[in-house]
Amino acid sequence: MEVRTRAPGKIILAGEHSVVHGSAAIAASIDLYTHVLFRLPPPSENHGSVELELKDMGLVFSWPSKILEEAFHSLDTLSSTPQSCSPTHLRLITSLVEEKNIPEAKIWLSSGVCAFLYLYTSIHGYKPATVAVTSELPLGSGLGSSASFCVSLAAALLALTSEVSVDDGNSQWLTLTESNLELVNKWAFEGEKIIHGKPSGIDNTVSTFGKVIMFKSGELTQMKSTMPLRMLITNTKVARNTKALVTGVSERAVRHPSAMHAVFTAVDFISKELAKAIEGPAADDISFTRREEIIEELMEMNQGLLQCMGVSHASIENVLRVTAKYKLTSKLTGAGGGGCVLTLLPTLLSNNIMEKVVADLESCGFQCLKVEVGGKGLEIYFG
Ligand SMILES: Nc1ncnc2c1ncn2[C@@H]1O[C@H](COP(=O)(O)OP(=O)(O)O)[C@@H](O)[C@H]1O
Ligand SMILES: C[C@@](O)(CCOP(=O)(O)O)CC(=O)O
Ligand SMILES: [Mg+2]
Repeated sequence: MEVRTRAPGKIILAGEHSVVHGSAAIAASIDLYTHVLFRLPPPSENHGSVELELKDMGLVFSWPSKILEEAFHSLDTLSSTPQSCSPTHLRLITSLVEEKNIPEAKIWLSSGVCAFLYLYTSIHGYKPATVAVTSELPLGSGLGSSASFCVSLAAALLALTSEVSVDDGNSQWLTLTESNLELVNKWAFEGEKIIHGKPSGIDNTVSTFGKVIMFKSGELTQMKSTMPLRMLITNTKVARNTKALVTGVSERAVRHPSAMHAVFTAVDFISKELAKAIEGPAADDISFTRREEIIEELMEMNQGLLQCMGVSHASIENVLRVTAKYKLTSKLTGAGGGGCVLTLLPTLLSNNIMEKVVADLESCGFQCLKVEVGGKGLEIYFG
């Protein structure tokens, strides 16, 4: 028996970091996915272990079911409702992951492997199975790979453990019903907590539900974009870690509470104004152009405030300088500190200019990604 799931990555148009402190933020799914294949072995092939294959990394981890059962025997790990990982559970998981001696160059994967063991033992218990993961997203670059990993994993585990219902559809890839999506989203948030420490929940929510969303204090509002949102994503390829960056901003907020409160409040207004520009009445090219100018100004203001939070980086500033030569506006997306930068591509931008910008950015060693914005969320396929 097997099931496949895929969950998209995301871009944050405005409000990263501030959203952790209660401000509004705007995010959209992108058409780059994490894929999970969850397979229960037939009795003849039962290897008696829980296996995690990280295909892109060339890594396989395996824990005999008996070892997991012994390690967790004092805890009631299985739970039908999403709950936070207790410190004892996390300690046990961490030592099971440490025993695997992940190579130093890939040690940043440990938090993802811990999140896997948490979701697995909480949703599916210790029964043997194989979980294979592949991702089209650059990992640790601000495009929400951690959230799409947790969403696709939670959905696959729930699909073969309990009954999930799907919306009718003609394609092989199906959408879960609203209540099942909510359940997956809550479990994915618990996985994100293990990877990020203190996530706002925006990444797992947009990965689960897709489209363009506004997110504030845990509440999702689906947005109706009435204009094309064309974005170029530039990956600076500078590695960074969301958990460390989120902690850094929180520490700055403790040192300068009033100043940082004002910064977070300003971002809240920026996100709300951006929402108005995106949802404004559909009209002709002239008014698209005007709305794009508003979005560009808001992106510029948001980037300035992200710099103020201490999460920009020389490589990000470099992308900003290159795109400014072509009168294009950019801002970092996700946690910053390197990672990815967004550039708005106005509707009237010629292909010729667009090709020049991409060539210029790539000559600096950056990688450009062209993506569709605001598409599907989590989907499932019963093979
Ligand atoms: N496909 C994957 N396989 C294993 N771990 C993953 C995968 N995708 C994400 N992760 C985990 O998420 C971490 C990256 O998350 P994060 O720092 O939040 O950056 P982002 O979410 O922007 O990609 C990785 O270090 C890893 O622990
Ligand atoms: C910085 C933050 O706003 C977004 C982090 O996104 P990413 O993990 O860098 O893709 C944190 C959060 O909202 O949980
Ligand atoms: Mg993340």
